[in-house]
Amino acid sequence: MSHQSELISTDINAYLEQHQQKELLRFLTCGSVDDGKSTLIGRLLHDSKMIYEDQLAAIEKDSQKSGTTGEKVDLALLVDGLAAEREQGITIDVAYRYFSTSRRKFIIGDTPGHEQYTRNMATGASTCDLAIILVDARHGVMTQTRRHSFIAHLLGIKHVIVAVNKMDLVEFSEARYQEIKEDYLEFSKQLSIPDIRFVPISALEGDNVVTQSSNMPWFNESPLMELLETIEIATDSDQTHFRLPVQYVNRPNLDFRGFAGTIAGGQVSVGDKLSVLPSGQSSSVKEIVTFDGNLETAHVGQAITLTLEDEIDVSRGDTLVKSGESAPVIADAFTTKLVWMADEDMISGRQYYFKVGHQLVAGTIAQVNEAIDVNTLETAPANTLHLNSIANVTIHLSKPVVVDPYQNNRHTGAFIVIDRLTNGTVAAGMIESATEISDLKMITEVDRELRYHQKSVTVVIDDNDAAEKAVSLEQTLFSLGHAAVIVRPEDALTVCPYIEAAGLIAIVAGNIDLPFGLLYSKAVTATIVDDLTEKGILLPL
Ligand SMILES: Nc1nc2c(ncn2[C@@H]2O[C@H](COP(=O)(O)OP(=O)(O)OP(=O)(O)O)[C@@H](O)[C@H]2O)c(=O)[nH]1
Repeated sequence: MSHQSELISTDINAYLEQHQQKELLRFLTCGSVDDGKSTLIGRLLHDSKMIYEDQLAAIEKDSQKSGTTGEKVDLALLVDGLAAEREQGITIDVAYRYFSTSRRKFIIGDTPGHEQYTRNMATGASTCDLAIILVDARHGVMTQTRRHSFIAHLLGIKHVIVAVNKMDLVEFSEARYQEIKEDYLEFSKQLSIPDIRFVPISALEGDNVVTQSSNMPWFNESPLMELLETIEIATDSDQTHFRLPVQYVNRPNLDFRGFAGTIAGGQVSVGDKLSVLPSGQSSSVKEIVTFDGNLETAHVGQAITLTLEDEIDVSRGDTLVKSGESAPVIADAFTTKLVWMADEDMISGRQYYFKVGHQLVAGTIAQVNEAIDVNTLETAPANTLHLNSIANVTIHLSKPVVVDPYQNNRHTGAFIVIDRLTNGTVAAGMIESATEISDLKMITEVDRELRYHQKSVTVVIDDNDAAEKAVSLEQTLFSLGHAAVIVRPEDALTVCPYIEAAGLIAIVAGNIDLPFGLLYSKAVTATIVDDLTEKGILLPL
């Protein structure tokens, strides 16, 4: 290899130790066909010196034969490695590449730009921290740019770098770059991606990829590689709520019984009191065993085996959480976002398997609430889902599972749908909110009334656990785009007319210990809140 570090030849152990400690960034490159993803990845590998010398010699030779770059070495040939693909001249699956610099290690997912490959992008994006969205400077923001940004956002990617490529073909024009930047910012307002950066590049020539470009002196922000090396990702995963989905129970002999898995959230220390879900039994941590020896504390992302002080029942698919911390949801019905990935259409009511972490249960997609047009982000009613459709759906499972909303935890809030006959993955889903099947009928009715008859609705809940149900109902309605206010029965007569007049749903919950007219809904707009508070109807939470 054209060595990337002096240490490799002088002290290999020191190099490996240093390499081990580096933070890992997983990122995805996406864009329309021919935007230059493969060339960019080739450039990153080349400039970070992750190419074998003989490989380089081979692509120099190939560039003359099948390259698309004339005299220059076609770096895309490094990435478009498959022979069939080379003949066709397109990338046909998600390809993963590895490289590192002195500051970080990287895994790149290269997803194809073709429309029908949305599912591949969804597969690639689910484990990524960051997405590079390539835009051809000549064409600007395209349908694919919007689609990929939406999917990246849907899958919980918090960092997006918009790389405006082929700047050499627009004479390195600052005005063109600014125009694309403004277009993108205008479109992305609807997505609320927390961190968006822009960089004008030429992947082919290397401008602003690793080093600052002298062709674009007007751009004095960080080049692409510097962004990749420095964007802060350590706090992206759930650091606070401990989750260990148990992958298997390790019992090599009678004296050892450990629960193995990868920590999906928070951290755990020896002595911590844990609960096993869904059973609710508890014990405390005796040892944290890893491949490299025992630990006092382990963090999110680490693969560990825990032993407990007490002999309690734990099996594959259970989740260990810290007692007293905010617990995940245990439920058998959910509203979720779903990306349909199969060639065959989805059939409502048909039995599929749902795999949530290590939990596998049968269930159905009971209803499509609305389909989302990824190009315009508009929603519309739908009865089925086709390849690459994205929708908000309601699922019913045959038994309760332990989950978190995807927004809180990308590991414990995601699931896949499996065809029972072919065993193929047909969809990937992100959980929005959970409930019980018995409550869903009522939610469906409320949703229908509001959506199709545009009527205000008052829902009355009069169970023993009315408070919990009211909150869960409010959250489910919120995920369907409705705003609700929870009300005590004694306030209902005075308060409900105002709530209905404001176009909100009143949830009257019996047996509920709430202050007068407690406001619960995240979807209630500020003006309505002010208005109702002024009238003394709401106490904002
Ligand atoms: N002039 C110029 N050409 C570029 C640049 N980046 C890529 N290209 C060319 O654009 C064409 C497409 O580049 P690729 O890297 O294969 O594009 P891709 O996005 O990976 O395409 P698919 O694999 O089909 O999805 C090739 O001919 C590249 O040489 C650039 O910055 N400037």
